[in-house]
Amino acid sequence: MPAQQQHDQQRLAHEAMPLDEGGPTRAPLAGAGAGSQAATEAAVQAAARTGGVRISNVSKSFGTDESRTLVLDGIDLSVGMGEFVSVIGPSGCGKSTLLKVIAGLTDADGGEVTVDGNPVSAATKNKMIGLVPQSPALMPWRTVLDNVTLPMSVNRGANGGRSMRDPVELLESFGLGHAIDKYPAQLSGGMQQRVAIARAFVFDPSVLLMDEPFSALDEMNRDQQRMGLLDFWQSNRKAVIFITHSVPEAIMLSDRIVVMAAHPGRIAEIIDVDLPRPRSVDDYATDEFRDLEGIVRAKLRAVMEPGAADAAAGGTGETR
Ligand SMILES: Nc1ncnc2c1ncn2[C@@H]1O[C@H](COP(=O)(O)OP(=O)(O)OP(=O)(O)O)[C@@H](O)[C@H]1O
Repeated sequence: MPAQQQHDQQRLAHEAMPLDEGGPTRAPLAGAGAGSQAATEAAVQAAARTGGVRISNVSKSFGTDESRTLVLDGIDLSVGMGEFVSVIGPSGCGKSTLLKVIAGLTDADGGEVTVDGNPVSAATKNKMIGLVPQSPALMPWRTVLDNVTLPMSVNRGANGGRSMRDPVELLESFGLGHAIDKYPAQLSGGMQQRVAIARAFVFDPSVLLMDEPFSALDEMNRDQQRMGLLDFWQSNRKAVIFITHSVPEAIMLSDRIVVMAAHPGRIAEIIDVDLPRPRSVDDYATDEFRDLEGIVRAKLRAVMEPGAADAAAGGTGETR
């Protein structure tokens, strides 16, 4: 195999490498074969219950037998189909580790993760999970189009029969139609990150995992990218789990915000973002947005400085 192709395959190994070669393990539909209306209805309801991402009692520790550190402790979270959930919390609370467990890049010590009812091993094998890392990780010697089509060539025939997106159309949707023949070094940081997001959509995944994708960008660029993502997601609703350190970003994008506490990492609060959609940059200035900012910041202060909760949240320590 030519060296470049080998390198590409290694870089994308996580996309290609199922943890379990056991084949698709989609739960059988209730009543399949019975042919009755009731059985069909039961199947539809069962599918609805298992859709999206389900994280049940997940724990993870690092270290040796002599000295282990518990990093995730009993994480329970469901993210429905088409729901946008952000995860925010102090540095080191385990946000990236949680994303890696969901993506099948690291094994949990205990608990279970399913994607549309499938265990992670089957979900990764069938390309049901799209991952956008913190840095775009583009191949500098490949054009924008070749970077986006790379998962297709590396994983040819390994998508469990899922439909694939037209890469040129995808790039056009992200405002990159003019850049398909350019190389990553010829693009701004924001454009590079958009290429990485477009690449994650190639297999039309059920769930999109995003680990601080805009953190390296300046504030203006960052705002532009997050509104672009929001526009695209509005018409391509996926279950999204989005890690961020920015409270306004979490509010602008999300249906719910998960606030994590550290040592060990656990879910401290889940806050509903009941702002209407579609959203725009004008929303930053509304009273509702600012109220939510206050609530999320108070909860963050509470998990970072236990004891400050009551003062920060007006005496109750409550969020909503
Ligand atoms: N492979 C590993 N081996 C040992 N410890 C690890 C490993 N990966 C993560 N950790 C530890 O697990 C803890 C959680 O790390 P993680 O990167 O998930 O946190 P985070 O919340 O994403 O942090 P940040 O916000 O700074 O990115 C940290 O203490 C980290 O040092």
